[in-house]
Amino acid sequence: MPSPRRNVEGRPLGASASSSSSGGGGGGPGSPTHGGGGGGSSSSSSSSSSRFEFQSLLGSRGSGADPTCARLRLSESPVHRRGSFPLAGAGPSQAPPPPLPEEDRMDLNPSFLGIALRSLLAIDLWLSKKLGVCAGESSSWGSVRPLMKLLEISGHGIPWLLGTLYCLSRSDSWAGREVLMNLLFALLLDLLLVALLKGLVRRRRPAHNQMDMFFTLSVDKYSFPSGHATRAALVSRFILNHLVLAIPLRVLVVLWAFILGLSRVLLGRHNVTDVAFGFLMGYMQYSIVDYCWLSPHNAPLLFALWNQQ
Ligand SMILES: CC(C)=CCC/C(C)=C/COP(=O)(O)O
Repeated sequence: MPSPRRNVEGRPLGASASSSSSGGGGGGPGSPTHGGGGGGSSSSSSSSSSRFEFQSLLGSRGSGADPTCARLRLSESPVHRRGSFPLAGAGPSQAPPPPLPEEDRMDLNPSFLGIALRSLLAIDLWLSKKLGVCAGESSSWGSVRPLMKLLEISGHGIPWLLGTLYCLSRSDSWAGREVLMNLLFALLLDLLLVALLKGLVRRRRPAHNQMDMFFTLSVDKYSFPSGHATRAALVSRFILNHLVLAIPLRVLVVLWAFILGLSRVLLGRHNVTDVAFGFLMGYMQYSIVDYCWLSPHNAPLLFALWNQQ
Protein backbone atom coordinates (compact mmCIF):
# COMPACT_ATOMS: atom_id res chain seq x y z
CA MET A 1 0.00 0.00 0.00
CA PRO A 2 1.50 3.42 -0.96
CA SER A 3 2.38 5.72 1.92
CA PRO A 4 0.36 8.97 2.26
CA ARG A 5 1.87 11.95 0.49
CA ARG A 6 3.37 14.54 2.78
CA ASN A 7 4.50 18.11 2.77
CA VAL A 8 8.11 19.20 3.50
CA GLU A 9 7.52 18.93 7.26
CA GLY A 10 6.27 15.40 6.91
CA ARG A 11 2.61 16.16 7.54
CA PRO A 12 0.11 14.23 5.42
CA LEU A 13 -0.99 16.82 2.88
CA GLY A 14 -4.68 16.04 2.73
CA ALA A 15 -5.09 16.06 6.51
CA SER A 16 -3.15 19.19 7.43
CA ALA A 17 -4.16 21.73 4.83
CA SER A 18 -6.97 23.22 6.87
CA SER A 19 -5.98 22.39 10.44
CA SER A 20 -2.25 23.08 10.66
CA SER A 21 -0.78 26.57 10.98
CA SER A 22 2.64 25.53 9.66
CA GLY A 23 1.79 23.05 6.97
CA GLY A 24 0.95 23.56 3.30
CA GLY A 25 -2.19 25.58 4.05
CA GLY A 26 -0.81 27.74 6.89
CA GLY A 27 1.53 30.71 7.05
CA GLY A 28 4.73 28.65 7.03
CA PRO A 29 7.50 28.75 4.46
CA GLY A 30 5.70 26.50 2.06
CA SER A 31 2.35 28.23 2.29
CA PRO A 32 0.56 29.90 -0.62
CA THR A 33 0.43 33.21 1.31
CA HIS A 34 4.17 33.25 1.60
CA GLY A 35 4.73 31.89 -1.84
CA GLY A 36 3.15 34.77 -3.74
CA GLY A 37 2.58 33.70 -7.32
CA GLY A 38 3.03 30.07 -6.35
CA GLY A 39 -0.24 30.30 -4.42
CA GLY A 40 -2.32 29.07 -7.31
CA SER A 41 -0.50 25.77 -7.44
CA SER A 42 -0.08 25.36 -3.72
CA SER A 43 -3.71 26.00 -2.85
CA SER A 44 -4.52 22.71 -4.50
CA SER A 45 -1.75 21.01 -2.63
CA SER A 46 -4.18 19.03 -0.46
CA SER A 47 -4.64 16.75 -3.42
CA SER A 48 -1.14 16.90 -4.83
CA SER A 49 2.18 15.50 -3.80
CA SER A 50 4.91 17.25 -1.83
CA ARG A 51 7.01 17.06 -4.96
CA PHE A 52 4.39 19.03 -6.81
CA GLU A 53 4.32 21.59 -4.01
CA PHE A 54 8.09 21.83 -4.09
CA GLN A 55 8.14 22.30 -7.83
CA SER A 56 5.53 25.01 -7.59
CA LEU A 57 7.92 27.01 -5.40
CA LEU A 58 10.67 26.79 -7.99
CA GLY A 59 8.18 27.53 -10.74
CA SER A 60 7.01 30.67 -8.95
CA ARG A 61 10.30 32.35 -9.79
CA GLY A 62 9.41 32.56 -13.41
CA SER A 63 5.75 33.44 -12.92
CA GLY A 64 6.03 36.89 -11.45
CA ALA A 65 6.11 35.66 -7.83
CA ASP A 66 8.03 37.48 -5.13
CA PRO A 67 11.61 36.48 -5.99
CA THR A 68 12.77 37.21 -2.43
CA CYS A 69 10.54 34.49 -1.07
CA ALA A 70 11.70 32.03 -3.69
CA ARG A 71 15.32 32.79 -2.88
CA LEU A 72 14.64 32.49 0.83
CA ARG A 73 13.32 29.01 0.44
CA LEU A 74 16.26 27.94 -1.64
CA SER A 75 18.78 29.13 0.89
CA GLU A 76 16.76 27.85 3.86
CA SER A 77 16.88 24.26 2.79
CA PRO A 78 19.63 23.61 0.26
CA VAL A 79 20.07 19.99 1.41
CA HIS A 80 16.51 19.14 0.50
CA ARG A 81 17.02 20.46 -2.95
CA ARG A 82 20.16 18.53 -3.55
CA GLY A 83 18.35 15.38 -2.41
CA SER A 84 21.26 14.34 -0.15
CA PHE A 85 18.92 13.45 2.74
CA PRO A 86 15.38 12.10 2.65
CA LEU A 87 12.66 14.50 3.86
CA ALA A 88 11.49 13.83 7.41
CA GLY A 89 8.65 11.36 7.23
CA ALA A 90 8.81 11.01 3.45
CA GLY A 91 7.77 7.61 2.24
CA PRO A 92 9.98 5.29 0.24
CA SER A 93 7.74 5.69 -2.81
CA GLN A 94 8.49 9.40 -3.02
CA ALA A 95 10.58 10.38 -6.02
CA PRO A 96 13.71 12.47 -5.28
CA PRO A 97 13.28 16.17 -6.02
CA PRO A 98 14.50 17.25 -9.44
CA PRO A 99 18.00 18.77 -9.59
CA LEU A 100 18.16 22.51 -9.23
CA PRO A 101 18.22 24.54 -12.41
CA GLU A 102 21.56 26.27 -12.89
CA GLU A 103 20.14 29.75 -12.21
CA ASP A 104 18.82 28.65 -8.79
CA ARG A 105 22.14 27.20 -7.75
CA MET A 106 23.85 30.44 -8.68
CA ASP A 107 21.30 32.33 -6.59
CA LEU A 108 22.80 30.86 -3.43
CA ASN A 109 26.09 32.71 -3.98
CA PRO A 110 24.80 36.28 -3.55
CA SER A 111 23.72 35.41 -0.02
CA PHE A 112 27.38 34.76 0.85
CA LEU A 113 28.30 38.05 -0.75
CA GLY A 114 25.42 39.65 1.14
CA ILE A 115 26.67 38.26 4.44
CA ALA A 116 30.20 39.49 3.71
CA LEU A 117 28.92 42.95 2.78
CA ARG A 118 26.68 43.16 5.83
CA SER A 119 29.58 42.14 8.07
CA LEU A 120 31.79 44.80 6.49
CA LEU A 121 29.08 47.41 7.05
CA ALA A 122 28.64 46.31 10.67
CA ILE A 123 32.40 46.64 11.27
CA ASP A 124 32.33 50.00 9.49
CA LEU A 125 29.53 51.33 11.73
CA TRP A 126 31.15 50.00 14.89
CA LEU A 127 34.60 51.38 14.02
CA SER A 128 33.24 54.75 12.88
CA LYS A 129 31.31 55.15 16.12
CA LYS A 130 34.42 54.28 18.13
CA LEU A 131 36.52 56.77 16.15
CA GLY A 132 33.97 59.59 16.38
CA VAL A 133 35.79 61.04 19.38
CA CYS A 134 35.27 64.70 18.34
CA ALA A 135 31.62 64.32 17.37
CA GLY A 136 30.48 66.70 20.11
CA GLU A 137 31.92 69.13 22.63
CA SER A 138 31.33 66.59 25.38
CA SER A 139 32.99 63.72 23.45
CA SER A 140 36.24 62.28 24.77
CA TRP A 141 38.33 64.45 22.37
CA GLY A 142 35.77 67.28 22.25
CA SER A 143 38.48 69.89 22.96
CA VAL A 144 40.13 69.12 19.58
CA ARG A 145 36.87 69.74 17.73
CA PRO A 146 37.64 73.39 16.77
CA LEU A 147 40.91 72.27 15.17
CA MET A 148 39.08 69.55 13.23
CA LYS A 149 36.55 72.10 12.03
CA LEU A 150 39.37 74.31 10.81
CA LEU A 151 40.68 71.35 8.83
CA GLU A 152 37.16 70.86 7.50
CA ILE A 153 37.17 74.39 6.06
CA SER A 154 40.62 73.80 4.52
CA GLY A 155 39.05 71.04 2.38
CA HIS A 156 35.70 72.71 1.69
CA GLY A 157 34.68 73.37 -1.91
CA ILE A 158 34.03 77.13 -1.48
CA PRO A 159 37.57 78.22 -0.47
CA TRP A 160 39.08 76.00 -3.17
CA LEU A 161 36.77 77.39 -5.89
CA LEU A 162 37.19 81.01 -4.81
CA GLY A 163 40.96 80.58 -4.38
CA THR A 164 41.33 79.08 -7.87
CA LEU A 165 39.23 81.82 -9.48
CA TYR A 166 41.22 84.48 -7.69
CA CYS A 167 44.55 82.99 -8.80
CA LEU A 168 43.23 82.69 -12.37
CA SER A 169 42.33 86.35 -12.40
CA ARG A 170 45.82 87.25 -11.18
CA SER A 171 47.78 84.84 -13.33
CA ASP A 172 49.89 86.46 -16.01
CA SER A 173 51.43 83.37 -17.63
CA TRP A 174 49.82 80.99 -20.11
CA ALA A 175 51.22 77.97 -18.34
CA GLY A 176 49.79 79.16 -15.00
CA ARG A 177 46.38 79.80 -16.53
CA GLU A 178 46.32 76.39 -18.12
CA VAL A 179 47.02 74.65 -14.82
CA LEU A 180 44.49 76.77 -12.93
CA MET A 181 41.83 76.28 -15.59
CA ASN A 182 42.25 72.53 -15.21
CA LEU A 183 42.14 72.79 -11.43
CA LEU A 184 38.85 74.65 -11.75
CA PHE A 185 37.56 71.94 -14.08
CA ALA A 186 38.70 69.28 -11.58
CA LEU A 187 36.92 70.97 -8.66
CA LEU A 188 33.68 71.34 -10.62
CA LEU A 189 33.82 67.77 -11.88
CA ASP A 190 34.36 66.57 -8.32
CA LEU A 191 31.38 68.53 -6.99
CA LEU A 192 29.18 67.14 -9.76
CA LEU A 193 30.22 63.49 -9.38
CA VAL A 194 30.03 63.53 -5.58
CA ALA A 195 26.57 65.14 -5.66
CA LEU A 196 25.39 62.54 -8.19
CA LEU A 197 26.68 59.63 -6.15
CA LYS A 198 25.37 60.99 -2.87
CA GLY A 199 21.94 61.42 -4.44
CA LEU A 200 22.06 57.89 -5.83
CA VAL A 201 23.32 56.05 -2.74
CA ARG A 202 21.53 58.20 -0.11
CA ARG A 203 23.44 56.84 2.83
CA ARG A 204 22.61 58.73 6.00
CA ARG A 205 25.37 60.42 7.97
CA PRO A 206 26.27 58.70 11.24
CA ALA A 207 23.72 59.18 14.01
CA HIS A 208 26.32 60.83 16.27
CA ASN A 209 27.07 63.59 13.70
CA GLN A 210 26.02 67.15 14.53
CA MET A 211 24.87 68.81 11.31
CA ASP A 212 26.70 72.09 11.93
CA MET A 213 28.80 72.17 8.75
CA PHE A 214 29.76 75.34 6.94
CA PHE A 215 27.75 75.89 3.71
CA THR A 216 26.29 72.60 2.51
CA LEU A 217 24.25 71.60 -0.53
CA SER A 218 21.04 69.62 -0.15
CA VAL A 219 22.77 66.33 -1.04
CA ASP A 220 25.25 66.91 1.76
CA LYS A 221 22.78 65.42 4.20
CA TYR A 222 24.07 62.15 2.75
CA SER A 223 27.45 60.75 3.59
CA PHE A 224 28.62 58.44 0.79
CA PRO A 225 31.15 59.32 -0.48
CA SER A 226 32.92 61.98 1.59
CA GLY A 227 33.27 65.09 -0.57
CA HIS A 228 36.17 66.28 1.56
CA ALA A 229 38.00 63.00 1.00
CA THR A 230 37.48 63.08 -2.78
CA ARG A 231 38.68 66.68 -2.90
CA ALA A 232 41.67 65.95 -0.67
CA ALA A 233 42.83 63.09 -2.90
CA LEU A 234 42.09 64.92 -6.15
CA VAL A 235 43.70 68.21 -5.18
CA SER A 236 46.77 66.68 -3.56
CA ARG A 237 47.41 64.48 -6.60
CA PHE A 238 46.91 67.52 -8.82
CA ILE A 239 49.35 69.64 -6.79
CA LEU A 240 51.97 66.90 -6.63
CA ASN A 241 51.82 66.51 -10.42
CA HIS A 242 51.74 70.14 -11.47
CA LEU A 243 53.59 72.14 -8.86
CA VAL A 244 57.31 71.96 -8.32
CA LEU A 245 57.60 71.57 -4.57
CA ALA A 246 60.41 70.68 -2.18
CA ILE A 247 60.14 67.24 -0.59
CA PRO A 248 58.97 68.50 2.84
CA LEU A 249 56.14 70.40 1.19
CA ARG A 250 55.16 67.34 -0.81
CA VAL A 251 55.00 65.33 2.40
CA LEU A 252 52.90 68.07 3.95
CA VAL A 253 50.39 67.92 1.07
CA VAL A 254 49.97 64.15 1.50
CA LEU A 255 49.68 64.53 5.28
CA TRP A 256 47.03 67.23 4.89
CA ALA A 257 44.95 64.97 2.63
CA PHE A 258 45.25 62.04 5.02
CA ILE A 259 44.45 64.02 8.18
CA LEU A 260 41.55 65.77 6.45
CA GLY A 261 40.05 62.36 5.61
CA LEU A 262 40.62 61.08 9.13
CA SER A 263 39.08 64.22 10.62
CA ARG A 264 35.80 63.43 8.83
CA VAL A 265 35.46 60.24 10.88
CA LEU A 266 36.74 61.84 14.12
CA LEU A 267 34.15 64.62 13.74
CA GLY A 268 31.47 61.96 13.28
CA ARG A 269 30.59 63.34 9.84
CA HIS A 270 31.34 60.08 8.04
CA ASN A 271 31.79 56.37 8.34
CA VAL A 272 35.20 54.92 7.51
CA THR A 273 33.98 53.46 4.20
CA ASP A 274 32.71 56.89 3.04
CA VAL A 275 36.20 58.31 3.46
CA ALA A 276 38.04 55.28 2.05
CA PHE A 277 35.85 55.30 -1.06
CA GLY A 278 36.19 59.09 -1.26
CA PHE A 279 39.99 58.82 -1.38
CA LEU A 280 39.77 56.22 -4.13
CA MET A 281 37.25 58.24 -6.10
CA GLY A 282 39.27 61.47 -5.83
CA TYR A 283 42.40 59.64 -6.94
CA MET A 284 40.59 58.31 -10.00
CA GLN A 285 39.00 61.66 -10.77
CA TYR A 286 42.47 63.08 -11.22
CA SER A 287 43.07 60.47 -13.94
CA ILE A 288 39.96 61.75 -15.74
CA VAL A 289 41.20 65.35 -15.46
CA ASP A 290 44.62 64.34 -16.72
CA TYR A 291 43.06 62.46 -19.63
CA CYS A 292 40.83 65.40 -20.61
CA TRP A 293 43.53 67.99 -19.91
CA LEU A 294 42.35 71.36 -21.25
CA SER A 295 44.93 73.27 -23.29
CA PRO A 296 44.92 76.01 -25.95
CA HIS A 297 45.14 73.15 -28.49
CA ASN A 298 42.07 71.12 -27.51
CA ALA A 299 40.00 73.94 -25.98
CA PRO A 300 41.09 76.99 -27.99
CA LEU A 301 37.75 78.74 -27.48
CA LEU A 302 38.08 78.65 -23.71
CA PHE A 303 41.55 80.16 -23.82
CA ALA A 304 40.63 82.66 -26.54
CA LEU A 305 37.72 83.86 -24.43
CA TRP A 306 40.09 84.32 -21.56
CA ASN A 307 42.41 86.34 -23.81
CA GLN A 308 39.61 88.76 -24.67
CA GLN A 309 39.20 89.83 -21.07
C1 LIG B 1 28.83 74.19 -1.81
C2 LIG B 1 30.13 73.67 -2.26
C3 LIG B 1 30.82 74.40 -3.33
C4 LIG B 1 30.68 72.59 -1.74
C5 LIG B 1 30.07 71.74 -0.70
C6 LIG B 1 31.19 71.15 0.05
C7 LIG B 1 30.69 70.17 1.08
C8 LIG B 1 29.93 70.68 2.21
C9 LIG B 1 30.98 68.87 0.93
C10 LIG B 1 30.55 67.83 1.86
O1 LIG B 1 31.68 67.15 2.25
P1 LIG B 1 31.55 65.82 3.07
O2 LIG B 1 30.81 64.86 2.19
O3 LIG B 1 32.96 65.38 3.32
O4 LIG B 1 30.84 66.12 4.33
